[in-house]
Amino acid sequence: MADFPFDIVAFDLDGTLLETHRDLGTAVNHALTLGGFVTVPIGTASDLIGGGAKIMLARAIDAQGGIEEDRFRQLYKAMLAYYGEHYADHTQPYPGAIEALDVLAAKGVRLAVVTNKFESFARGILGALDLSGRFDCVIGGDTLGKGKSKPAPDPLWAAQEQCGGGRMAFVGDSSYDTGAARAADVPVIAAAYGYCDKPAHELDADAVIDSFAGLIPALETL
Ligand SMILES: O=C(O)COP(=O)(O)O
Ligand SMILES: [Mg+2]
Repeated sequence: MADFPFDIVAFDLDGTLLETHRDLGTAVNHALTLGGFVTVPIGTASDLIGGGAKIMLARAIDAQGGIEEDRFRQLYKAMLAYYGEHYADHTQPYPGAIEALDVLAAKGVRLAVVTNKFESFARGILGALDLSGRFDCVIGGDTLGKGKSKPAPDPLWAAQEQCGGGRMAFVGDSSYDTGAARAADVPVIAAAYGYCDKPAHELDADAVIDSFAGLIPALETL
């Protein structure tokens, strides 16, 4: 792979590889309705995504005054159960994602997913979309235990190790991703088309892409 600067490329899932906000937003709204809260417009659900499912629901409920912990736990469980049944209803890869994965695979680059979703959901969605075989490893928000999800560096290091080591780059859409990459000392590309919690150029990434068409050139110039 003398002509390509990376042995491994790791991808965030929600807002980077996959457009997931419709299914996530519907699951949040399912829980909000059960709890007697007002639902969020699906188009704005992307503002809640990044820190994992629990933070996503907590943000939606806190915006409406909050709730006591026991009731939150019930609604959170209901949301997860609903999402587990509907996580691939509308979820799809971003335009150009598959083509970019094909190009990387043809170069012999190993591919990883590093997400704050539960690993079981991530694997289920990748399976439903027929993408599982493309990735050498999948690290979820719960894979390594408490305090070891993004923005901690551990999931990126775990992916690097599980992919057999070598030079790795990460592609993500939020400050959880760039924070993890900085902490892990891994070069990072920000996906401006995703669910960015800040404007992409403020995410402290080494490069910003507007679509998957920009990915390979960005990796080549990192
Ligand atoms: O589900 C979330 O909130 C975050 O998931 P991601 O790490 O794949 O963006
Ligand atoms: Mg994301």
